[in-house]
Amino acid sequence: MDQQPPPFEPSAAAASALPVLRAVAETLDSLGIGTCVFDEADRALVWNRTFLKLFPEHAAHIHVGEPYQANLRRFYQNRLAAGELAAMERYVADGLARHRNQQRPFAFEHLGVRLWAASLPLPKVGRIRIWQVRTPIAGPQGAQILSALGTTPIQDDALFEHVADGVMVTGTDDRIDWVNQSFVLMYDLPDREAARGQQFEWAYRAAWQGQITDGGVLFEAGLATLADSMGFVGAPFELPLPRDRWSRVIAQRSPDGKGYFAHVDISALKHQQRLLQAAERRARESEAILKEKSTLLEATLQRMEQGVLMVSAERVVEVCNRRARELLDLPQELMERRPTVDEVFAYQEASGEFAHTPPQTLSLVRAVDGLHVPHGYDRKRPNGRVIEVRSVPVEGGGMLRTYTDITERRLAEERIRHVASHDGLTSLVNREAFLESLASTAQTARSLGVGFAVHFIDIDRFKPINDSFGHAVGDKVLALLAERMRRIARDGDLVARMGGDEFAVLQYPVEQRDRALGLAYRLLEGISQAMEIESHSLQVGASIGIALYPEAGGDADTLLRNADAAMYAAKAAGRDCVQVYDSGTELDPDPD
Ligand SMILES: Nc1nc2c(ncn2[C@@H]2O[C@H](COP(=O)(O)OP(=O)(O)OP(=O)(O)O)[C@@H](O)[C@H]2O)c(=O)[nH]1
Repeated sequence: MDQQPPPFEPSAAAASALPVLRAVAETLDSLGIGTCVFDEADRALVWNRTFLKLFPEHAAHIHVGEPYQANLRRFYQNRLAAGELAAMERYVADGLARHRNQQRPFAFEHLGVRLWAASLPLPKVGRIRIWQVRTPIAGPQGAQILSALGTTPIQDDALFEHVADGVMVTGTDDRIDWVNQSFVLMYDLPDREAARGQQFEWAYRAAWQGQITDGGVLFEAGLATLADSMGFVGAPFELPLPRDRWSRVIAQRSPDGKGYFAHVDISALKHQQRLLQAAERRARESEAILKEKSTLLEATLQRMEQGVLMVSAERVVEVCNRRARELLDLPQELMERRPTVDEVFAYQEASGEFAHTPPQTLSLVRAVDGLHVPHGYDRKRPNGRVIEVRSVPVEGGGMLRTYTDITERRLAEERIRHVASHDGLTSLVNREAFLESLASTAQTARSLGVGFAVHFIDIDRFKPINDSFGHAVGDKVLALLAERMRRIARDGDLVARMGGDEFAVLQYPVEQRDRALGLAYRLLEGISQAMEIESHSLQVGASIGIALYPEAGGDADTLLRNADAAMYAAKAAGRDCVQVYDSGTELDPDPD
């Protein structure tokens, strides 16, 4: 360190920092970085050799405690032209103010060398200033300083050579003066010499030489961009290159008319942009599809023949289509304000919706956890229509409920059941249905301890009617006889056609045997009445066998078999009479 004897005592804090500051100054020296530390009163404390090499005017002058103003005066003494020297004190005052407030690094030129300077406050000490050579400027003084620093001047070209981007320098005639190796690679040039003296368009064309694969669309687009953009200095433009590469060209012109062009490889960026665009397009498409689907769904929901109700996990009715409102007579105002399922239920209860719903079904519908359990039931509405209600829980909570009007289906089912259990000619129940009723009646009678009677009726002398007047007349006779028997039997009695000209009556209850005989004779009498069919005056008779429960049997088959046997006994006894099973005697036609 080249120090003058100190005329002053540094502050205690500055004094204690001195060893560290000297070490720092020494260290920076070894990196070729000049430094000078000032105390809080802007007096020189520590500096290094590089500082003196960069600012040789201070050598042999600067000393510890020297005010920064003295330093500045020497600096300006060398820099200012003779005419400017009068304003030197102003420069010094400005310089001092800057020194105290500088926060950011700045560049300036001194003795032919471009320097980077930084000035930072040192708490409790003062301020440190450091300088580093930036770009050397040719000139004898600069060369001297650089040689004193032991630094070799760096050539502009060599600097650019290490840049990954392509660099192109053009002359005032817009022709290429110099390009770096990255430029040569980017545009597939044979070497950098080939580019010298050419216009950039030549390099661009060279890049595409023998590489056009898409009919030249990209190449032509690139040429057009080039023609448009080369005139605008500073506006970056993008050029497509073969093999899916792209370069972004950024131009800068110096006042002397030279052009400096950076060619940045943006292929990866473009690739990412394309992926992003494709993803955006796909997202837009799926959004459109989703929208279309939900519109379709909405339209379908509204047009459906089935009522649909969707309830959220929070028990709010989120969806109630038009058909559901119609089927259940739900007011639109109620459903539009997104009621809870409980509010809807309360409305329905108040309006008598569940008047025909069995209590156990209703309690299931009402159950709080009704949303979590799949269930279904058929609801007969106050207006007589039958609605099939089906509920299924949906994932994530809530429930989907459908309402189907099954009134017609129910009627059809009933018709089918009727056809299956009734005789088409007489509309009486058929043999199978009669046997079923007989079996259940036997069961009921057993549990209640009551009696009943089975009458088996075979028409006498029916065949000759068929033979003489034809089947159609025979049919009409059978239908008329059935009608007569139905009228004679009481409402609770069941009259059946067992097949051919055989009929049966289930008489329930029968407390006394005479009640059974009474009905049998009334039937016999009714059957025997003359009839007028298609202008024919006809008459038949009947043989009737009676089986009494429980005497003649405890089950349907036995009772029917025994009634049949009694009927045969009546037939054998000469027809037109009644036989009670096991009685063995013909009964008085008029017991009363
Ligand atoms: N028209 C018509 N005839 C039937 C039908 N089913 C059976 N028959 C006829 O009814 C007759 C029954 O025979 P029977 O009971 O032996 O005839 P019947 O003359 O009554 O004889 P008896 O009982 O001994 O007096 C047969 O001729 C059958 O063809 C039907 O649905 N319509």
